[in-house]
Amino acid sequence: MSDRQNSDNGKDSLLAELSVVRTDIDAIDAQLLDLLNRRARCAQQVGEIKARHGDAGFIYRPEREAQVLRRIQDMNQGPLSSESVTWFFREVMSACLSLEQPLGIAFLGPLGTFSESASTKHFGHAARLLPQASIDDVFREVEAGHANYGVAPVENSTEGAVGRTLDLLLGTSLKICGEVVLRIHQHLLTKAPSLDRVTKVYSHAQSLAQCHEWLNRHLPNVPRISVGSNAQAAQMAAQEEGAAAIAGEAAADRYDLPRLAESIEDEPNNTTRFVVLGRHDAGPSTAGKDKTSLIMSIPNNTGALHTLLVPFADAGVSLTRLESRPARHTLWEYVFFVDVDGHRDEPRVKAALDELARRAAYLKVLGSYPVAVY
Ligand SMILES: O=C(O)C(=O)C[C@]1(C(=O)O)C=C[C@@H](O)C=C1
Repeated sequence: MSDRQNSDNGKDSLLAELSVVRTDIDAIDAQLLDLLNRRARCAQQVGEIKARHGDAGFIYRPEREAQVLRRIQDMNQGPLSSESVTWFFREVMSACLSLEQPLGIAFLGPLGTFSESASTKHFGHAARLLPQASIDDVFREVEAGHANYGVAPVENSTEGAVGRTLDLLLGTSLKICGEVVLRIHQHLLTKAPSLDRVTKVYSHAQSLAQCHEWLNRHLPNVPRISVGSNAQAAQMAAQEEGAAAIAGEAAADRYDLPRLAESIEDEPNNTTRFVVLGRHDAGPSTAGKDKTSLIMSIPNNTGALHTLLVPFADAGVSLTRLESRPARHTLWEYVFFVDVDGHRDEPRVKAALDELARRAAYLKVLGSYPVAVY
């Protein structure tokens, strides 16, 4: 047999084998499509029921979404990773929810920021993105009802608390109804073909700081220019020859910039936590998987903070975060931002909050919500 005949036979048997499996895939896709649309019709029914019961303002249910995702993760036997199935089902719920009510999400823009990635990670691609010029505008847009929800950065594992968000939480009527935890990977984005052709690096000051050691090692003599956001840096790098930006994946995609170096952050576990702001908080999701955020204050006497912490210890409620911040008014010197394990409807959390209300000069419960699922 000639070489050509051999290769034709090989190709035929490849196609024959592939065709058997592809027939299976086609049949499964048809079933998936049918199931997805059946699921979407259920979500529409849920929307109708909520409307009939006067609950139409609260279509988005963070606690239910967390339950769905955790259940999927528990049931998943692979080979798809937990991350992949979580992503997929989040998108399914996002598409289903958009049939009930399309959501507008305010976040710190421009497009291409980590806040955009956090918003999409939490609400999926069916949500309408509403980039804002400042964190203040994120709060304002939700308070005014121009956006359904807002996403604001609250702390970074290397940089610490985002002070502006904490200050705004103090004055807002909004509730925290969810959280998003995002691993921050910084990339060097540029059209330059190699590092020795990079003449300047743009980025937000925080990102330059997060990649300080990498820059010292790889681009020691290249000027670092701080700009308003990573996305703006990417926008500029896309237009200037030799310019590079340090920014994330969303900016790379948005401004079509190649990644010359990936994950250049000095701290390998660099993570930012965002809060989801709405006009309602969330119901309880799964026992042991909810959190409550609050702000408390007391005049600054000896043992004052201890007085505020005792109710949690007595009720067996553990604190997962305690952040102090200067009070903006003169009455108290400091306010404390506290996250505790548990939903405020749980008896032990309720007992701690009742006792705290008796002891604190100021107490504001910002909301109870499911711990981020990822
Ligand atoms: O169960 C609900 O309340 C729904 O609206 C359905 C659904 C879903 O697709 O599973 C959609 C949106 C909500 O945020 C939660 C869940």
